[in-house]
Amino acid sequence: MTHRSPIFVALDTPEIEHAKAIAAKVRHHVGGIKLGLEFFAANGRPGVREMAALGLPIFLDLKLHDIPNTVGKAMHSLATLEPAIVTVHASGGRAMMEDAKAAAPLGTKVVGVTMLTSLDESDIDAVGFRGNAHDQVTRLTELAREAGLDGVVCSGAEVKAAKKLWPGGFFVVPGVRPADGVVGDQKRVVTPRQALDHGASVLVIGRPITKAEDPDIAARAIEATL
Ligand SMILES: O=C(O)c1cc(=O)[nH]c(=O)n1[C@@H]1O[C@H](COP(=O)(O)O)[C@@H](O)[C@H]1O
Repeated sequence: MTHRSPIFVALDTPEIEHAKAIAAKVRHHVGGIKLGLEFFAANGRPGVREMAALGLPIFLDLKLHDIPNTVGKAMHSLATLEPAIVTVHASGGRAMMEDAKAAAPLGTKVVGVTMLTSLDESDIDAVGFRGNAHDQVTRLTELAREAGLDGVVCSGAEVKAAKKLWPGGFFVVPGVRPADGVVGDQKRVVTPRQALDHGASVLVIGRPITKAEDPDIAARAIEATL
């Protein structure tokens, strides 16, 4: 099979058996699985290894954000898991991103989270960032590129501008909802099709698949729109 789906399903649960059950249901309609803080806090490295044994690429979304030494050492400890993708917060700064990339295995893409898709303009203002979401994403995309990362995480509303700045970059887009989907805590939302059209390399999709009555049918339906 040459075609690999751009969808990484976000298995946001502390229950490893639940994560495995969903992964087993959707495995033919997704390109990989994303494990985040919720899963990692409960199941740690052994849990990641168990999920990797299912045979799909692993996106380890730990959004590292600390001083360069700490992030570099944390990445060094994660390296033996050989994830396909790992996240750090781009706002941790250039030196932090450089140390993260230096400590990652060669085959791992290190991507910088720019501006969480759960933030809108008023949240951005409240935390004291300069400019709007678009300004923030483009500035942090430049910084991630200069630091030698592989790409960034941003919403589908900014991915076109980010890709223009960095044509060779790898773009992860969460906050993706089918046209009739429940938005929940996400704020900067686009459809899977729009995200791909605007340049996403990977779509992160969680609840529209994992909370569906039948996750396999939901994943198939989304794939059919791509
Ligand atoms: O890094 C991420 O994956 C991420 C960045 C971001 O800005 N927004 C965002 O929602 N995510 C993750 O993407 C997933 C979205 O899940 P759903 O909203 O359920 O589709 C969650 O696992 C989030 O942790």
